[in-house]
Amino acid sequence: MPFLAIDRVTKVYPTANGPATILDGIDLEVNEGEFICLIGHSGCGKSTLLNMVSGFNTPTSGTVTLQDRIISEPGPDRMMVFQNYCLLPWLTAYDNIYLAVDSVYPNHTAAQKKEIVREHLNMVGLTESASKKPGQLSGGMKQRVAIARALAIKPQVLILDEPFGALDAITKEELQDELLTIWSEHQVTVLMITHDIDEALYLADRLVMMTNGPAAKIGEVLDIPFERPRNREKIMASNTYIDLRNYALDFLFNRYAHLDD
Ligand SMILES: Nc1ncnc2c1ncn2[C@@H]1O[C@H](COP(=O)(O)OP(=O)(O)OP(=O)(O)O)[C@@H](O)[C@H]1O
Repeated sequence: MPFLAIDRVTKVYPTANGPATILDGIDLEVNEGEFICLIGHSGCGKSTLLNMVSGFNTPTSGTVTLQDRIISEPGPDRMMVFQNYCLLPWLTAYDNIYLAVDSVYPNHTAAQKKEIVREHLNMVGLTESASKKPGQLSGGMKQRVAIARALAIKPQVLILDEPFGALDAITKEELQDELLTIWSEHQVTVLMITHDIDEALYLADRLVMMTNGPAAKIGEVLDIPFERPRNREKIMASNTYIDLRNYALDFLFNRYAHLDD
């Protein structure tokens, strides 16, 4: 059995003009510990698909199964991180993480919960900023808190919806490297939406490329063969990288060009 299976998933939303099919027959099997990136034009249904893995949304038909259990609601085994951080602005970095740990592990002792929070703040290099509130943190630091908060719950699947989309290029590269380190140490399965082909090629084991909506499907899945740990300069200088990049660009901007682009 696959670790995570998206099986013939279709999503139809009711609209003023009648039912709108957003996703049409999505099949994907993900192995435990895999790093999957999802790419596709705006509005094709990437968030809708990952929201069905998180359980915030449900398929109109088909199933999403995690280790034999059909997903029908959110749970701490699947944590999401969003582009806009979603931190509580009146709480410190420490308390944002503590609140999440406390709600998922109410029976842990206070000492255990504090230790989990400290460990995860340390993991993202924010021990010194534990007492700062989101308004006192940079975008990169806020996203580090959001990632630490998600991982402090010890999820099996980490779902990232364009997590680095709002960050500058240098911070983005730093966080990509941190994410790869965290991913390999935590051995968590990652599903990540991105609009950045270079980011996807650097991070992913496989790149899932979606066709345009309405009724979007998975067009192709690219295997990314670069050895790990990954070396950005070496990868970007390789012919394989150039070929994969061109292939993905051709998919997005020729074969499935968006009318608005
Ligand atoms: N609750 C809803 N009711 C009706 N239509 C919806 C609803 N939620 C999303 N949609 C539509 O479904 C389509 C897919 O939306 P979704 O947010 O999944 O796309 P996306 O690929 O993640 O887009 P982006 O890259 O811009 O974030 C869009 O046309 C959107 O308008």
